[in-house]
Amino acid sequence: MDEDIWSRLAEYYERIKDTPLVERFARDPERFQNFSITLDDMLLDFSKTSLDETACSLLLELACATDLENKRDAMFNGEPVNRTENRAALHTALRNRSNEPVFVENKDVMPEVNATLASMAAFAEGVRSGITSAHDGAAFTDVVNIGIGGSDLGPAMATPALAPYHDGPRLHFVSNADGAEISDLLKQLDPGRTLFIISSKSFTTIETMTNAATAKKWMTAGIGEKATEHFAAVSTALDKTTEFGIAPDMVFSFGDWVGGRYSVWGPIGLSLMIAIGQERFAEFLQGGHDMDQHFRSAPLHKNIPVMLGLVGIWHNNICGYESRAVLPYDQRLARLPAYLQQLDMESNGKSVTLTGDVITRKSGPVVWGEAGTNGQHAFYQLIHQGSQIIPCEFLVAAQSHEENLPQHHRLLLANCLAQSEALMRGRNRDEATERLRAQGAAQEDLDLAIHQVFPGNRPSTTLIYRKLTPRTLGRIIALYEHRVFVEGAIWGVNSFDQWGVELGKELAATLLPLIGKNAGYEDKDGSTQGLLQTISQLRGD
Ligand SMILES: O=P(O)(O)OC[C@H]1O[C@](O)(CO)[C@@H](O)[C@@H]1O
Repeated sequence: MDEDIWSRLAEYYERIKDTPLVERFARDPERFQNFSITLDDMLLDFSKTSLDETACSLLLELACATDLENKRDAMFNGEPVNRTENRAALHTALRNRSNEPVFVENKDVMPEVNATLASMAAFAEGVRSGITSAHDGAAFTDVVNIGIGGSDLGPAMATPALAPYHDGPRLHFVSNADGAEISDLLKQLDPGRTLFIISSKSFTTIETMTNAATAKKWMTAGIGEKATEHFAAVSTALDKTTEFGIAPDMVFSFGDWVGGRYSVWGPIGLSLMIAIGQERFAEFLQGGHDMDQHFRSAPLHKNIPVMLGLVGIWHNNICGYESRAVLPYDQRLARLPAYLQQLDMESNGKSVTLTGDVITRKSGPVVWGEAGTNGQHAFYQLIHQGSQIIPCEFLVAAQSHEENLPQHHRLLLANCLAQSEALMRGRNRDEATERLRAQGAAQEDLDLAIHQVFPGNRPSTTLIYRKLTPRTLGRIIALYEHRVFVEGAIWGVNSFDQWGVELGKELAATLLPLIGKNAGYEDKDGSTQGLLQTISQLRGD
């Protein structure tokens, strides 16, 4: 049955694809109202895409045929939707502000969630007030989160996003195996005033463990035997945190039903909570919960994550656009594209369905982006005039936090709206020629007009929110989580595993002992052998 809907979508697209977006607006004065959805002070506008009523109906039919609503309910109800790892995916329980019971294998997880949140809050507020202090009783001035992927990107993205609320100690993030990152940071820090949070669900991730060992050595050199008093951990592997020397009351745990890239809502968000305080963190959770309730209860055609997911399916599978750009006109969301790359590409970058069948169509697209307006002066050339079409996803706040700089925010808003307008309407050759003439160009220079043509008819969505508060950020992140879920459910993939990261990790382990050696790698391919030899020569090993 789904195949039939996919075919009807493809056929329908062939019929409508040449209708310019501007013409759609001319035909339907209510197009903006008809193709936008509001949730309180947030609005998703998808009217600047080629979706029309028929396309939306077909996509909604597809969502129903692929059992989207039952899959959604199964996730919220704690069923083992992550079937390849036989686990639930219950990040929504971490932000379940209704406190209604959520069962995993017949056990309500909410008491555990609330207890963990309370112990995080006690610790975070202790660090903020100085009650939880350094070895000599002084307050910590700097907190370093060491983690990678989902144990880094959430708080590393959210902390600058919520900078106006940051009134706790300074926060730093170390993730890369490259010693340059930790080395450059440690030079700025005083071990006597620094707290490390080692964030690793598994507590085996090589990058994190290597950075943690370096931090411990540095701390021991700085303050001696009390070094481990300056370490906390966030992990599910309590035996390993103990082995590292971290006291059990400095360890914050969570269930294996929270996936790494969905974990900012719980203890992985501890560094964020230290930065903004427990009350603001609770508002952030409330924002996530707001979006959960909307996702669970709004009719599909008025459901922001559902419609954003269907826009994604339309662009990827029907229009054939292979990437999408996330363009926050919000400097504090500069790390959002990186965050969404993991969320989206680790979740839906799959080629096999949950039932083990090879997917016959494209799954997760390439996700990339940059904060506006910087992107305008870098890659927007290609977005406007390049030979491939890249759906753009703009995000912008109506109000800024910089009330003393209103001219900046007006400029930012004007630029954001100008880009989606330019992408849609473009400029034809006649218009370009007229423009040159109006600028006083000589007749022989009018040929330049061809370079100033913009094809237009390029799709974009815009997410507008009142202001980037903790609650709004929570809504934005949960929106994207559910969008990824919607797309994954339609493709039939497991959006909660990540087997694709394993092979590289395994091979790195086999290569590690070969670095700096001149032999012993005869079983490797020619390129890898050649590279190992060159490394040896260049290092002088
Ligand atoms: O928290 P851990 O176990 O250190 O894992 C970190 C990251 O590594 C991955 O497993 C693979 O990149 C991610 O899914 C995860 O967020």
